[in-house]
Amino acid sequence: MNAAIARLCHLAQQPSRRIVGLMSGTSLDGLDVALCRLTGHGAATQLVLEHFATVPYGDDVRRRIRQVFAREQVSLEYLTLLNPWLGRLHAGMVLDCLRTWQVAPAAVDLVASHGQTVYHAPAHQHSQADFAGLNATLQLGDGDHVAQGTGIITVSDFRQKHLAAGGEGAPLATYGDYLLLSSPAEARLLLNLGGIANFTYLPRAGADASAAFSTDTGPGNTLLDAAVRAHRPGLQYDEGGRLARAGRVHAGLLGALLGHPFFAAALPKTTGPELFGPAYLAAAQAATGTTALGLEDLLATLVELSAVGVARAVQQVFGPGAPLPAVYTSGGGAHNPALLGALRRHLPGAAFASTAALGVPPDAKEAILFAVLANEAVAGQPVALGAGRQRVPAVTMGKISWPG
Ligand SMILES: Nc1ncnc2c1ncn2[C@@H]1O[C@H](COP(=O)(O)OP(=O)(O)OP(=O)(O)O)[C@@H](O)[C@H]1O
Ligand SMILES: CC(=O)N[C@H]1[C@@H]2OC[C@@H](O2)[C@@H](O)[C@@H]1O[C@H](C)C(=O)O
Repeated sequence: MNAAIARLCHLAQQPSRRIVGLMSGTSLDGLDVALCRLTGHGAATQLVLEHFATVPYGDDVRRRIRQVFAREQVSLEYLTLLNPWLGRLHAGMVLDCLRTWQVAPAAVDLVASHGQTVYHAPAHQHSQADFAGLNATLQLGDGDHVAQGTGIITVSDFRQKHLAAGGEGAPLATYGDYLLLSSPAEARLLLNLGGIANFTYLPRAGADASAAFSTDTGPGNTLLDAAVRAHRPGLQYDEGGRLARAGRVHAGLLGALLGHPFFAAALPKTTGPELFGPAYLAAAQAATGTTALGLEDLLATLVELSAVGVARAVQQVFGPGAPLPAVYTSGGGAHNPALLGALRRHLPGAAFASTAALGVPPDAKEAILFAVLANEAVAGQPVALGAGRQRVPAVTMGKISWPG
């Protein structure tokens, strides 16, 4: 037997595993690295976050990813080269983190590597007639390169199984949130404010917990960040939402942006910067004569758009004006008071807290998710979620690469 397969069988039978979860999201701010100790699997999963860091991407890394990121037309040669390059980059970043934390690679059982999403193409969003009805998504940073570079067995490319089983390849948060954060005491909304905003609805753990599901709601920070970069070269985002808080919402532009059919589409749904990018904003600005709108007013309007996107999706679940479950926020947008303020206005009556209140640091949540998914891939069973909803397949996810 291949020694790596024997090691994998051994790992799967252990009471606990030490897993490094990796996520680099749509904001391209860096690689999130979460060293986790996972005990058990399935509903019995327990997680201790031993270490966490975001290894920032430098300008050169961002520049390379942006050569292909969310672009319909790219150099195929460039894309091909970026795939192993990112795998090696991520492997090096993992080794750097382990060195800093004084953890030997041999003391880690698995790396769980999401890779870098470069294109997300759910059927409702792409316009390729040859592939009408087909959902697809592409993550780069090949797992073999991560395994070879770290010397650690690597689980990667989680989204393809979800697609193969009828999903849109996202959001995968459903599975990890359900296993880690369901509570018999309360229903919960776990709201992640990344480049794209999404939430997981967790009914009170018990008879109906299988109704848990996740959905994207629209832009989170992606349009805000793009506007800041366009108007203030050198700045990556609106620190503390200061610029947005100095602006006023332009109702006409907001209305035009909200006119996109994505906001009324049935849940669950997914999206990305392929849709919510510069062309979408430019078209709405041209249609409303707001091309010259100042940065502060533009950001105030885009903050409102993100918040209304979340509120509309929440209303689709509970109905307008219905009592809402507790909302727990995570992702970089949870650090933006302008966005949080708008969310509180649009979800009146909801109690807001950070996922830190549940023991999950808000910046680490997505990297932790992939550690949980890798744990399930080697030791777990598919869990049936999303009862009565399409596109929430019961599967375990991830492909396994071993070094040597
Ligand atoms: N202090 C802050 N003030 C305002 N905004 C902030 C702050 N910190 C982070 N952000 C926002 O959060 C973004 C990064 O969020 P995050 O890392 O959650 O995104 P991501 O994981 O890349 O996205 P996704 O979840 O869509 O893949 C930044 O680009 C910025 O817009
Ligand atoms: C295709 C893709 O990478 N989607 C990401 C993105 O970032 C946020 C949102 O859009 C979410 O759908 C997803 O990531 C999280 C981790 C998820 O799958 O749950």
